[in-house]
Amino acid sequence: MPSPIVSARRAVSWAVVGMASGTIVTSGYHSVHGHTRVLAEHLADGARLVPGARVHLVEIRAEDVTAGRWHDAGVLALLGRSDAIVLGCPTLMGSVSAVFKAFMEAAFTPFTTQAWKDKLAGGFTMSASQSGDKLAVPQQLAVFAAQLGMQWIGVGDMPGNNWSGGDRDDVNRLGSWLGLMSQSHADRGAEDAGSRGDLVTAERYGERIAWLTQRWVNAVSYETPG
Ligand SMILES: Cc1cc2nc3c(=O)[nH]c(=O)nc-3n(C[C@H](O)[C@H](O)[C@H](O)COP(=O)(O)O)c2cc1C
Repeated sequence: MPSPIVSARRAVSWAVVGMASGTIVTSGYHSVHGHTRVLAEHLADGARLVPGARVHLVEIRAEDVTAGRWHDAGVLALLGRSDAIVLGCPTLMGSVSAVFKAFMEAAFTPFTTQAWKDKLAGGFTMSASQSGDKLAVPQQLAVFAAQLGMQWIGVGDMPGNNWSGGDRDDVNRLGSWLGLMSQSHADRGAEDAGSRGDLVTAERYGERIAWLTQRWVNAVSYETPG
């Protein structure tokens, strides 16, 4: 439950957003076995809490990669119309997944034209190990966003599960700020993706990105709740 202070702040912001035009927040994600998809869905749910935000979730699909090249004109057009782009994929061999890398390389055209310049950006990843070298993924995504001229948004939550009373269900239990990190047990299906805390962190990150997009595009007053 949000604190009364947060609720009050939201009520004020809602009034302002009512006068502002909408924003488009799109998350493009790749998932092999569905765990990353669950994270993406919770992130989108959080973004949808923000009035005026039209939220799209698009899957970057292996079927759209031919001879190492990804192409989906519809997805690229949607990203071109978006105010914020949130990028996500599983950590595979300590890196972004191959399919997602093919998608990133397909952004060479908006790179050359800088058509995505000053959109907002964020990123997330899922892996099996607690670390699993997954920091490499938000680093790769943030560099990608920088090359495209986008402005990167990190996670705004303090770390959880870093003290004797900590718990797997804590918010930001993996203590990641560059991007959202989650972990799923390797022997469990997508129905057990992440932890409760990871999914809440995804919702909070999605909401933060959508609010900051309102602030960026419509000059709506917003501060991330503490
Ligand atoms: C080829 C391969 C490489 C992987 N590499 C890593 C890794 O480097 N670090 C890690 O923690 N997990 C690794 N994993 C585990 C996946 O990140 C994990 O299963 C994740 O939940 C998959 O997400 P998805 O269901 O969205 O595809 C790897 C899995 C596969 C199949």
